[in-house]
Amino acid sequence: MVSSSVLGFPRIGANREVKKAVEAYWAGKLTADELTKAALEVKKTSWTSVKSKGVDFVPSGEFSLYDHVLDHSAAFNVVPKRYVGQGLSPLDVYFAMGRGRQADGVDVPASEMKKWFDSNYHYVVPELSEETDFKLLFNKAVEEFKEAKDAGVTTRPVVLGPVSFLVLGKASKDAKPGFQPVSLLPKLIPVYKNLLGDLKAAGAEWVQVDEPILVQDKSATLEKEFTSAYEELVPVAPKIMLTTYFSRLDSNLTYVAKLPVAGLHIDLDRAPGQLDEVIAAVKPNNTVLSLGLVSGRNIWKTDFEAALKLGQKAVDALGQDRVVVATSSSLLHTPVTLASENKLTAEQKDWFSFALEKASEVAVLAAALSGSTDAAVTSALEANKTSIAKRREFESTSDDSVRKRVAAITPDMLDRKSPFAVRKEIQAKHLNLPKFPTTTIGSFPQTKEIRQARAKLGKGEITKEQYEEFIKKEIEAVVRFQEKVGLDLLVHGEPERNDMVQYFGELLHGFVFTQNAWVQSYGSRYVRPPIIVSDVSRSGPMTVQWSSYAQSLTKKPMKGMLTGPVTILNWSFPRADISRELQSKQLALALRDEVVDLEKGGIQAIQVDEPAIREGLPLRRADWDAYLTWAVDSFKLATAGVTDQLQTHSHFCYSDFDDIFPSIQRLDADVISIEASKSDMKLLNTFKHYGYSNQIGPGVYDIHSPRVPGEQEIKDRLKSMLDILPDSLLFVNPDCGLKTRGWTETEASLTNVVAAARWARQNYA
Ligand code: MET
Ligand SMILES: [Zn+2]
Repeated sequence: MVSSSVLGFPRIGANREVKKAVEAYWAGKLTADELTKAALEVKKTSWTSVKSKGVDFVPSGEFSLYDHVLDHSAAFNVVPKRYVGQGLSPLDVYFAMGRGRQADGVDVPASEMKKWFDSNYHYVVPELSEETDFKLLFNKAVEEFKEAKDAGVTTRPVVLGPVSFLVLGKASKDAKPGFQPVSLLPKLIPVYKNLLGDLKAAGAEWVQVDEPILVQDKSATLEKEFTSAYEELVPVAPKIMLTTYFSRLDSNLTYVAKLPVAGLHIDLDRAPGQLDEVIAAVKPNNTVLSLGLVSGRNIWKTDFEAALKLGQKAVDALGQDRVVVATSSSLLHTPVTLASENKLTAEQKDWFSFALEKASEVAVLAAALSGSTDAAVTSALEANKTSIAKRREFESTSDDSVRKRVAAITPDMLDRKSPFAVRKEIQAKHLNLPKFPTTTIGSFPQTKEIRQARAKLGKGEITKEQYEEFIKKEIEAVVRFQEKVGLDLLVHGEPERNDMVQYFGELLHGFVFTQNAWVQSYGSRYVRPPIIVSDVSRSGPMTVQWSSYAQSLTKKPMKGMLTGPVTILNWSFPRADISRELQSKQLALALRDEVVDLEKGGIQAIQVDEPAIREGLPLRRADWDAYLTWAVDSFKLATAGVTDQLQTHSHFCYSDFDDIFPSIQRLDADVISIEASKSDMKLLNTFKHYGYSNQIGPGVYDIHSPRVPGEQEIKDRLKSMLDILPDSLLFVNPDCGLKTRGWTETEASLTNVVAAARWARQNYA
């Protein structure tokens, strides 16, 4: 029989119970025991509901109160010194590592967070050094295996593999130069032996060991590490399902197929092309092959016919007992259930499949591949056929005008009329900005009042006119504030935006919004990505009224503010029937019209934010060029429709941009602003290495904390920038938008920014 499995379930609860409980605990409104109980309820619901769908391998142990990588660090005693000896309980140390802690005389910053592969999920980076003293402080995998058993569900526990754990980590500050975290593998293996041995003793038959770094180029050199690790672990562990996801094994397959593990999982959603090779490689070893046929990264119903074709191939080659149908990755990246959506139309609901529905899908596919003639299975297959046919029909009724417009894009549409050097002169005359112009990244504090007004509008408690009046007052206050502080290039403050992607999605054709489709981004922060369902177009100006109004209030130049095509795409659930490139170009054309309209509306500088351009980068370097080409082209398409005198800006934050910096140069924005103060020297080295010829504003202070940067500190940052960048190119601005900040600290901080810029004008004349 072919069996079915889910690699991981969302840990947030269908009604965001975990967020609520965790935040209540932080606020002192819930005890640790109560938090544990609330978490257990969510876990039990997940186990029993996944099982009730007929799934054979139900995951456990992947639940987390904050982050699963942090769970491993805490369990392995990978706790940086700054969190130790502060009198905190283990649970509070755990949360302090995740989010920092500033209370009762304890003041420790959070650990670094990084994006989990190419997803929008962030993990807490383990800090490692020669001194790291691995110990198994507790065994969460065993505890949750037992909890699930008590709840009547026998699970397949999930553990992050030792090699990925180390490679995802970083050298701590006290590590010796050149220290490589993966060198700690021999010290870490005994801990994994304990962990996995205990699981076996507790009665686990299988364990899922995730080694996602096997889909990245850097693992090509890790054959020795993988081989020695798994040769040691296999004899003491339950049967190991070695799990890879998000891309393909490529050349690693040669050594992975030789590891003595009992099963191998591959992602056939992202990398269906690897199936034949993998089948051939595992065939002689008796390895069970787990096929990731149901996407863990998207929300579309699985096309059963296509999935069964792939599945049948594996069954024909290996036999039913050696095949598992699985989700491609953990379902952590999908919302919990469609059952919570009351506002989608019946037609729309029929297109989608969230985590719980995906659990059913793997069960049905496995049954079908086992040759089941069960009436429930047959009717599920029939129903899927109908749904997919309807969806295809909807897709084929595409918006021809949009498709034609994309097909008619010509290379000249991507370029500004004149090169930067010419534009710079024209813009200087036109905008008349001083040297070291000061500006901000767009948003100003999103106060309670703003959120309340938006909520009231949503509930119909105020009219659209009343809401717009309110927003206008906010804009006016933001303009007056900037004039008072003395900034040079102003913004309207974005008070009308609930979110930088959702706002545009709601105004564009082609998007659908959910009520409850939350997905964890990090810790207790969840996002609700819009879903792109059809061709994207603009029905009319989206931001012009606000920007023009703001400009009408002041003599200083006003910067228009848009979210870029690649960021809108990367922070939405994209369509699966057409390429991301095509969707990005459709978005770009819609934004191009907006940019042109803004210029017509009297705006002289426009910023198109692309903070998410880095995270869409494919995991395999061989795929980078293709992505970067269309991503850069999309930005250029969106911004190049204006005259030379319009100054285009773009903004980047949240990631390391080092390795894609040449592409950022190719965007040919007149000015870029980039988060820099958190990693000062690193970014400056990048400029040194690649050079940069357009104008640039490396952030002069971190906006993620309420701390006010001193004037001297900002001057120091400017000085180190000026060591590397020509003074004629430098803009002065914060790291990112100020929406999460309060007014008091914003005023103090920006006052210091303006003072530092004035100082620079005097000293670098
Ligand atoms: C995550 S980047 C945010 C840019 C946006 N313009 C803002 O200021 O909030
Ligand atoms: Zn930003």
